[in-house]
Amino acid sequence: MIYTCTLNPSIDYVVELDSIQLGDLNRAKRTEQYPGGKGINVSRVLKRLGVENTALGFIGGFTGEFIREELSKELVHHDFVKANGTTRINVKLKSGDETEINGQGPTIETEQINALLQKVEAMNEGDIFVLAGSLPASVPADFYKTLAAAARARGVKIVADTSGPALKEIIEEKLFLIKPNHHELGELFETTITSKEESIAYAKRLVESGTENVIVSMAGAGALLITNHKILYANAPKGTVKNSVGAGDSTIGGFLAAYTQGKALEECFRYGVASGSATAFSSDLCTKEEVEKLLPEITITQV
Ligand SMILES: Nc1ncnc2c1ncn2[C@@H]1O[C@H](COP(=O)(O)OP(=O)(O)OP(=O)(O)O)[C@@H](O)[C@H]1O
Ligand SMILES: O=P(O)(O)OC[C@@]1(O)O[C@H](CO)[C@@H](O)[C@@H]1O
Repeated sequence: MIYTCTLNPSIDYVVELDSIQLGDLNRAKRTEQYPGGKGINVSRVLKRLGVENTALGFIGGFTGEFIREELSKELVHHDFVKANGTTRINVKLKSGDETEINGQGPTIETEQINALLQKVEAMNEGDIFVLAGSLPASVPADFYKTLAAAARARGVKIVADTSGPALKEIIEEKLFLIKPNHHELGELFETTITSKEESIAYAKRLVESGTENVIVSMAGAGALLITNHKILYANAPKGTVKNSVGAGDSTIGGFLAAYTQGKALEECFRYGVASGSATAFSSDLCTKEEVEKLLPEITITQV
């Protein structure tokens, strides 16, 4: 079973406008709301690509109810721990540029933290556990590491997609996959990455310290996959970007979908990049049809 974990889910409230004037009344052309948070996006993409999985995390209030209902409608399994407060609403403004305002999220109590740990302790060898997104302020900074260590002790493969201090903590666990974008990879090593060569050099350091697969995504400039044996580059297909929210999560969803279907590493990478780009080119997350249409446009080259 694949489990995803979103410690701080969200409703993504997408507001499309021609332009925004700060300090003025602005009227939206279109608004949408989606269940959000990085792990939840991975779960939705996996399901769309035909892979059963369970979404875990903390959820509360009327916003949490909305997320549960939407996931149930899409037949995505979920087993959230109930938070006392209200799950956040993240505002995604689209006015030519994309501007995001992410909320803080509810306070998580010790018994809720323990309840989530118990779910991890019930995982089995061969399961995959995806830890994705930011940590609510009330959760200890090393909580991802605690969850990853508990899962790894049970023979579970760990996938991480986070940034800042949480990423620094979790890479100490031997991870199956991480997918930083090149900015996040730079931040991890307290530097600025400006080239493919630099991305490769820093990703290699992660592989040397025990991470099995590192995907460095570079938005429209493609992506790199670095392992102990291979360095691969994939171009990103060309298209009109409608929504980059969830593109990185879709890369992980696509990669894991292909991996669990027994595909070779190169194909998993191709599937990941196609899924990321298919999401970037649509208003919601990618569908299977959109992903498969892009596959022939992606060339994987050995670096
Ligand atoms: N402009 C683009 N054109 C084509 N594909 C894109 C574009 N932007 C993103 N993608 C696709 O999405 C993948 C992930 O994008 P990106 O590198 O921006 O990750 P990210 O920063 O984690 O994304 P996000 O945080 O927006 O979900 C890329 O590898 C690529 O496949
Ligand atoms: O605040 P975090 O947890 O870092 O990111 C949350 C978020 O921006 O990430 C997803 C896209 O990757 C969105 O669905 C969600 O709103």
